[in-house]
Amino acid sequence: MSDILDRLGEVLEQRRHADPDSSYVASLHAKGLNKILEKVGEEATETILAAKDSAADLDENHQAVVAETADLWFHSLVMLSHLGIDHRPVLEELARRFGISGLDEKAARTSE
Ligand SMILES: N=c1c2ncn([C@@H]3O[C@H](COP(=O)(O)OP(=O)(O)OP(=O)(O)O)[C@@H](O)[C@H]3O)c2ncn1[C@@H]1O[C@H](COP(=O)(O)O)[C@@H](O)[C@H]1O
Repeated sequence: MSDILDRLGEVLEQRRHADPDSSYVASLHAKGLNKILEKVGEEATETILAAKDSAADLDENHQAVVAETADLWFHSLVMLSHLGIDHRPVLEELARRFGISGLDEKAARTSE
């Protein structure tokens, strides 16, 4: 499953110069960065609302929050692609942080 990001990354790269009439991703690129950022914001809001429903047991199977998080991640990948940024540095950044306590990292930052 983890290679889906790499496979999706390849498709997104191809879509940067594809026909907007035949590709949703290409249509986002054609509309520009502001439209892509609007979608990221919209999907973030929808994720928050779905998470609230899940927490209130209104969505027992968490289907909506899973689907909305996928929409948010997908549109974030389109944003990176539009800026010419590969998704792999993001994965590398998460790998670099792996095992470093957020509390320790914050304490090191504030003592600088
Ligand atoms: N993973 C996704 C994916 N997730 C969500 N979406 C689309 O994202 C859109 C967002 O949903 P909304 O309800 O907000 O959309 P909407 O109301 O139609 O959009 P707006 O009019 O508000 O812009 C929907 O059209 C979804 O189909 C995706 N579209 C594409 N992909 C992947 O990207 C690949 C390339 O897609 P195309 O560029 O369309 O070929 C696909 O093969 C998939 O792997």
